[in-house]
Amino acid sequence: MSDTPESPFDPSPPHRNFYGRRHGKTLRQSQKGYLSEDLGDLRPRGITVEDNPDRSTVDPRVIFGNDNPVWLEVGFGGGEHMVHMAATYPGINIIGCEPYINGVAMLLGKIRAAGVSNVSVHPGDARDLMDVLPDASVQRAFLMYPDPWPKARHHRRRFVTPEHLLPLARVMQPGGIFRVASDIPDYIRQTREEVPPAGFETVDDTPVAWDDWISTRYEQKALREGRPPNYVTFRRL
Ligand SMILES: C[S@@+](CC[C@H](N)C(=O)[O-])C[C@H]1O[C@@H](n2cnc3c(N)ncnc32)[C@H](O)[C@@H]1O
Repeated sequence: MSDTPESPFDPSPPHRNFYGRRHGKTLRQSQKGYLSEDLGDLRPRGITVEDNPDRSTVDPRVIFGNDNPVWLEVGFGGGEHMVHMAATYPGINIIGCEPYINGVAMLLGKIRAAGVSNVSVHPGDARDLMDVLPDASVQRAFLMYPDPWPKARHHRRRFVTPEHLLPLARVMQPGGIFRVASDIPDYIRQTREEVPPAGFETVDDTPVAWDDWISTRYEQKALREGRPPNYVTFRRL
């Protein structure tokens, strides 16, 4: 398969603004194989507008074939954290969203290596997934090193804005946990300001990582470059 935008595995064409990258450097042959052989089975149906123009609700029990708790990772990057969580907690289901197809290919390689089966992969925008998930269907959500959008005029593109947080609050169960990690102080500032009014209370806000944490590629880069992270935990009210 090709990794050009015409590829059948390309994330859905944007029907809303997405400012990040969808493609990076040419995929390795092995990664093309993961996309062509594995993504079809791991990709949930009915998430994209093309797949589900009426935007009917998609039941996670149908996606996973069981009613285990559902966790959501937004922007899984290379997939380290998502696969680590799936392997650490085999009794949960985790859906990851990532529009960057090179990251999706990396995740699929890790899924193969770890042999985890409690995963589902939406190769696109988390907003498209949240649109169709039922109310109160997600027990935990993870936002790890989100795109920082450092310029003030771009802060509204950040995930920690009502455009993203209100749909997230709708799909989260009362008492559900939302974790955010970032090395960007101004991103943490905006997180502290914007998440609680969307329907969450702060549980923890610390430079000490969670007990079950695995460092991601972006965290490794931040640490190498001398930017210590913050780990913020919220609970859905
Ligand atoms: C800075 S990277 C961090 C990746 C990974 N979480 C890590 O810690 O290594 C942020 C990722 O979020 C993804 N992203 C940005 N907006 C998104 C959205 N609306 N839905 C899903 N993923 C998104 C980007 O494509 C990018 O891969």
